[in-house]
Amino acid sequence: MSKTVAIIVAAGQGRRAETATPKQWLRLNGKPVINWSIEAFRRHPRIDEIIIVTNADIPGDIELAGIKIAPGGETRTLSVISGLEAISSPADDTAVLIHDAARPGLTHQTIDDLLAALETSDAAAPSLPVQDALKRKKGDALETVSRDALYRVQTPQAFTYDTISKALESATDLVDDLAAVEALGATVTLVKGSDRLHKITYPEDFDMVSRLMSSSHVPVRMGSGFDVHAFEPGDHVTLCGVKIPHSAGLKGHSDADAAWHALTDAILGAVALGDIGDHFPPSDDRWKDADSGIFLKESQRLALDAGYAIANCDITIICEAPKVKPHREAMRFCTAELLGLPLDAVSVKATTTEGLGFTGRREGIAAEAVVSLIRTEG
Ligand SMILES: Nc1ccn([C@@H]2O[C@H](COP(=O)(O)OP(=O)(O)OP(=O)(O)O)[C@@H](O)[C@H]2O)c(=O)n1
Ligand SMILES: C[C@](O)(CO)[C@H](O)COP(=O)(O)O
Repeated sequence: MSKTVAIIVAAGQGRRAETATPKQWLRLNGKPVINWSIEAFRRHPRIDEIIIVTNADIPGDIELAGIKIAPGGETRTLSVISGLEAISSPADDTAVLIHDAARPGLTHQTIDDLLAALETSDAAAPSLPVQDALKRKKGDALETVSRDALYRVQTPQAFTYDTISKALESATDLVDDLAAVEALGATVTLVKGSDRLHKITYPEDFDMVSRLMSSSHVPVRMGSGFDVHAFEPGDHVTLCGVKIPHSAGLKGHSDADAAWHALTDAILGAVALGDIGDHFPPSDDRWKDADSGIFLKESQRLALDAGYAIANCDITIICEAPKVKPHREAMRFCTAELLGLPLDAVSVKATTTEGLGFTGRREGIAAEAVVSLIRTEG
C-alpha cells in the first residue's frame, strides 16, 4: 500500500445526543471527544495523513497541526466523499480508514487489525456479535430474527482508495461506507470490534463510553522509567536540565539527559501512552541535540490531556562520576520549575554501583524515575 489516510467525519449535528454543542466537540475524560480519535491516528506509525470533515469552527483546544480540514456534506455519506476528495495525491492502493468522530474509543490494536486485513481484502471493519434477542414487529405481533451471521459493525472502516471512491461515486445517504462496497461484491473482512468503540449517539452514551474508556479511571496512577547513556569525549553532562562539568560528555541524539528521559518515560508509562521513542524517535532530525525539557513538558501535556496531573516524582541517578550531590538542589529546582511543581514534589537522589557493571566501569550513566499522577477531573 502506497500510503494510509485517516478520514474523521465530524460534520454531524448530534441531534440525538441533545447537547447544545455537537457531541464531537464536547469534553470526555479530559479532552474533546474528537481528540481521542485524532491522537490515536496521529500516534499510529502507519498513518500518513489525517483529514477532518467539518463545517464547524473547531474549538481552540483541538491540536490541528498537520491535519487537513474538508467541508462537511448534508449526509454522512456526502461528508465521507468530501473527505476522499481532500486526500493529497491518492493512488489506487492508498489505504483509507473512515472513522466517526463520535467513536472516541479507538485503539492501535483496531487500526493494526484493519490494516492487516486490508492486505488481503478490498475492505475491512470492526464488528461485534449481536448479544440480545432480535425481534421484528409484524403488525401487533413479533417474530424472532435469527442472530446467526448477524454483526454490529463499527468504524473505522478500511478500504483501498480505488474501491471506496468508485463505490461511493453516486451514493448520497448510506447507513455506512461498507454498504457501498458490499453492493459491488467486494471482499470484506470483519475484524474484532470493541465495546469501547461504541458510538456516542444518545445522551446516556456519554457516561457509558466514558466508563468503557476508563477502566483506568482511578484517582492515582504510577509510572516508572529507566534510561542509559554512554560516555563520549566531552566536558560536561546534562542531568535534569543542569550542565555539570565532567571529563566526558554523554552520547545521544538529543542532549542525552538520562534523568529527564527516565522521568518522561515514567509519565508516559503512568498514562499508558507508550515511551519516549514513540513520541520523539531518534530518527527524527527535529530532536537532534534537542533540550530534553521539550520531551518532559510534552509528556506532562499528554498526561494532562488524559486527565492526570503530576503529584510527585523521584529520580535516581546511577554513576560513579560526576558527583551528583553538589548539583542535586539545582536539578530539583530545574525540574520543579519546568513542570510547575512545588520543590518538595521533586526528589533527586544518586547512587553508585560500588564499581560493578557498566556504571561502575564509568562507561556511562543510568537513571531511573518513579512518578505519581492524580486525576484532574471526573
Ligand atoms: N452530515 C453528516 C452527518 C454525520 N457526520 C458524522 O458521522 C458520524 C456518525 O454519525 P451520527 O452519530 O449519526 O452523528 P450525527 O449526524 O452528528 O448525529 P445525529 O444523527 O444524532 O444528528 C459523526 O461523527 C458525525 O459527525 C458527518 O460527518 N456529516
Ligand atoms: C457508520 C456507522 O457508525 C457504522 O456503525 C453507523 O452506521 C452510523 O449510523 P447513524 O445512524 O448515522 O448513527
